[in-house]
Amino acid sequence: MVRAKDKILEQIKSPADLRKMAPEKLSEVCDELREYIIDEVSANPGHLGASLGVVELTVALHYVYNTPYDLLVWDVGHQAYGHKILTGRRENFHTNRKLNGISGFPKRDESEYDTFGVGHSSTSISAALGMAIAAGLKNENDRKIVAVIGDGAMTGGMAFEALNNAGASKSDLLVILNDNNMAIDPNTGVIGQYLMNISKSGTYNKVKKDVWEGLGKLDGFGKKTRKFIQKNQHALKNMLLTENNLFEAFDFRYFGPIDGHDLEYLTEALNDLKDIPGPKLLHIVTKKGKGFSHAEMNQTKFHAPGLFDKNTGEILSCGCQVNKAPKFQNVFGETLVELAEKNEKIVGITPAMPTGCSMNLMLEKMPHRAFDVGIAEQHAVTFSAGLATQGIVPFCNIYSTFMQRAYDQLVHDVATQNLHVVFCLDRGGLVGEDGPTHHGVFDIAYMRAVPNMIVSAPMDETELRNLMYTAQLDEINQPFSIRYPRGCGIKKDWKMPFEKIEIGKGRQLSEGNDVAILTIGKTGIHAQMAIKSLNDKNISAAHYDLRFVKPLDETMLDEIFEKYDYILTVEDGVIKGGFGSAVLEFMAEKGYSAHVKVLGVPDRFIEHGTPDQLYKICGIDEDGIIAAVMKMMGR
Ligand SMILES: Cc1ncc(C[n+]2csc(CCOP(=O)(O)OP(=O)(O)O)c2C)c(N)n1
Ligand SMILES: CC(=O)[C@@H](O)[C@H](O)COP(=O)(O)O
Ligand SMILES: [Mg+2]
Repeated sequence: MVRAKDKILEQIKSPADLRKMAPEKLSEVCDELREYIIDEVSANPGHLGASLGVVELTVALHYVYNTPYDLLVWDVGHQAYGHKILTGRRENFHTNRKLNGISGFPKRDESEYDTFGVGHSSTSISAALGMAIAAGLKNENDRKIVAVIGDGAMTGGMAFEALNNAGASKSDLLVILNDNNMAIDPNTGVIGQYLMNISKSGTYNKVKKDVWEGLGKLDGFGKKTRKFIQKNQHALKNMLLTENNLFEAFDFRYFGPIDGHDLEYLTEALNDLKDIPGPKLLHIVTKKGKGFSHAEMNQTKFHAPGLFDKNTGEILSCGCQVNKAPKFQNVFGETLVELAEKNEKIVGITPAMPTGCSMNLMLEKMPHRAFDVGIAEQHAVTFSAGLATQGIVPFCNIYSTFMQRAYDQLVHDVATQNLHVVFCLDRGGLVGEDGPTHHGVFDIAYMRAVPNMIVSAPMDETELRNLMYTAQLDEINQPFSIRYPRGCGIKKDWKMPFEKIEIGKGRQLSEGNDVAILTIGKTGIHAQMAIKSLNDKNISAAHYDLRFVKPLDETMLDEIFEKYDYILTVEDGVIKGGFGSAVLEFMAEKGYSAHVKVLGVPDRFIEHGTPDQLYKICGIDEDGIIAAVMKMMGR
């Protein structure tokens, strides 16, 4: 899109153009960049607040560093819109997150400036350290490596594993800690408080001033003096500090905190830091949503607001809410509170997604029984395991894709000890515009591989509610997983009295003679639509919603294999090892023969697009089911 108001942005086809500009021009670049992001994201939804908060940092980094030779690694990548716009993707930015458009996250095959593919948090320091070590091995000693990580991502254990390794390695690496005191929701735990304390500490600020002023004067010194001061800077800091610095303890040189919106200071600091060897951390303080008052005031909502009116800040609700069907996450959130009111053993755990999964409802109502543990999926699972050993019933809600982080904890800490933890996997299936890093398509396969685990997926809101009710009953004494999709369901009247669901019991939703369609989860809705159309084509299809992938309803499957020659399975998860595989294994074990077709997510990564577009690509929408049945039956 060419816009008259992008006078300066127009001239920046790549960071090399930016670097030709006079320093005085940079604040204009920031203004235009900010406006561009707001304009575009208001019309084409995506992540907003994080990118607005790092506009100055983004400009300063590409100005000071020789990208793409120097390597910038963004953590999570939801803050990289400015980076994309400055690195040759401005004209394509209107395709952000759309099918065949650019990705909402840095992606290696999209641009040479995207050094590392991201989406999940807390990976940047590890990846950057790998790059720094590689640069050393390849004798590229002039290459600079910078990781940008948020205060939220810093709560992830992996970031600390990386600091530990990087400090010891003495590699030349700069970590920029972008501290806005927010994750999606307010950041939790002591790290946020610690960073706040440093920012306010008089001692630190004095040290900072002394060190920066010392460095500022270095230009005037000869090389020897410069080296001496740099070498002794660490000692100088230690001498002045009356308190320990966490990052210094990891053998990083700590600089900051500095105002991350002060462009001049930021560029100066980055330039200075280029000359300082070894692992170093620059702590910058920014405001999430900077420059758009609505986003500054309501940082959680404007993390990824959906469509909004850029003039009034009004967030326009999604279509399904207009139709009054609830989001699955809200069914979870409301039901959890209802159950917890009845069963005092229930607690809720979320790793930094209270608003995303609607556990904020329980956090508000029962703050002592709901825990936001930070971006710490592994900890969330083992913490739940610990609670379960003491007779507490934890509802541990983790997005399907982020649960991948905690697989060993699931196996080793929960399942081997057969602990009664209820896993609620939100965003199961194809999530849409966030793309391959976020699709929750592996959980059916990875959950069913784990002994002791009950694996279930509701087709609609009432089923979710009843599965949650069933999962917390005293008679359950093993781990229980319930996965459900992103977005809205179909039932306005979902809040029915609780009903227990028999474990491993499927349900037949429609009768038919020619073919049996077996579904799990939301794909049952697609099947119901397909069955109506198949009827019009004189194909009579029965529909079975299995509800459980493990244990499978073997009685129901016996009946199905005895009655039907044509059987179709449908799931919104990977076909390798998922629900269809379970049905095929059953068939082989029992010695049945039938034409079985497995529909699901094929064995490749599915890109971003709307969920409906992606269902079509995978052949698991209404049309895909119809086509598969017709083909199977030779019609
Ligand atoms: C492993 C993992 N868990 C959860 C998320 C969801 N998530 C995306 S951004 C975010 C908050 C990140 O906070 P921070 O790093 O401080 O960045 P900010 O948005 O404040 O710029 C969370 C929890 C994720 N991307 N990856
Ligand atoms: C970047 C990230 O991981 C989150 O912001 C994620 O995009 C949230 O997804 P939902 O919009 O489904 O909550
Ligand atoms: Mg933050």
